[in-house]
Amino acid sequence: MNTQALAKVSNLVVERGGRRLLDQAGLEIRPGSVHVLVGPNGAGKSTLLSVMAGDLRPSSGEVTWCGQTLDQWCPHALARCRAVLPQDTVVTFPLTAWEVAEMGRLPHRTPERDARIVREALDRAGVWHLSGRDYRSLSGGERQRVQMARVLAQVHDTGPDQPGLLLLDEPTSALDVRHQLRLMELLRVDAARGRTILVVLHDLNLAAAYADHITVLKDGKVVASGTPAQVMRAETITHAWGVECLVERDSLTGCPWVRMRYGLGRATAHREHAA
Ligand SMILES: Nc1ncnc2c1ncn2[C@@H]1O[C@H](COP(=O)(O)OP(=O)(O)OP(=O)(O)O)[C@@H](O)[C@H]1O
Repeated sequence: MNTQALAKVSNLVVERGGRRLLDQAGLEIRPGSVHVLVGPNGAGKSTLLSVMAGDLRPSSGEVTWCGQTLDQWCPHALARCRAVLPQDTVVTFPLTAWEVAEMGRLPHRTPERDARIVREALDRAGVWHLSGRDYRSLSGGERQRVQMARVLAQVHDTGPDQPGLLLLDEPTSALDVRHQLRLMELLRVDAARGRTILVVLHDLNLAAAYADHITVLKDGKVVASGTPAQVMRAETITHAWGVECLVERDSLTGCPWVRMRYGLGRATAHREHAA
């Protein structure tokens, strides 16, 4: 595997409304790897993704992709190799699922290939059967998978020889457990095809099972970064999230397995008494 970072974030500071949202944050993502960003609500994960996407200018620090800062990239060239899945995407026009996924091909304009690529992307995201449906009529999970199809269509032409970057902000938040697993498997396949993937997750066990590398953000700062075994430690989790947990090893996969210490709260204690 190529060990040289293709996406690099150095000393990022973002200040808004007198608050420091990112404080000297940095990370490096190797090509062909799934890098998971975790952290409590408000830690700055989406802010970091927005800066990496080129949608938000940092107060200081820089983001490089393939050795060039985002400012040095031609926006059109960047759009052909970097796709972003935001947390929320509002579509107010009466577009079909197909038309939403097809938007991923806008930077390419290769009409002779686009239909095949959009179809493949919808199929991989498990929403081909919804192609003709009005996007606004879809369920939350179905919409999220159509957005994923848009991202896949956008980076379709990337691979080992043509670097591609996926920036995904909580792509599993609306998915049922089967579709969460399908999506994470899909990301592993894309990583094996040479794509560079940064994905924000809240599910620590999903992160531990599928990540090559995990970065923990808290109050805008990176507080831990490394392999799942290095990062998924009880003291790190307690420090970052303020919850008690045990970290075991999954006997099937060998991955860290985080068990939350449920039942320590007052309401649960009360329920046990009542029983
Ligand atoms: N324009 C802004 N002005 C002031 N504060 C902001 C602005 N945008 C975001 N924030 C704050 O910055 C912090 C980081 O927000 P961000 O959306 O990056 O967090 P997050 O880690 O993605 O959280 P979540 O897990 O809830 O999605 C939050 O406290 C948020 O309220």
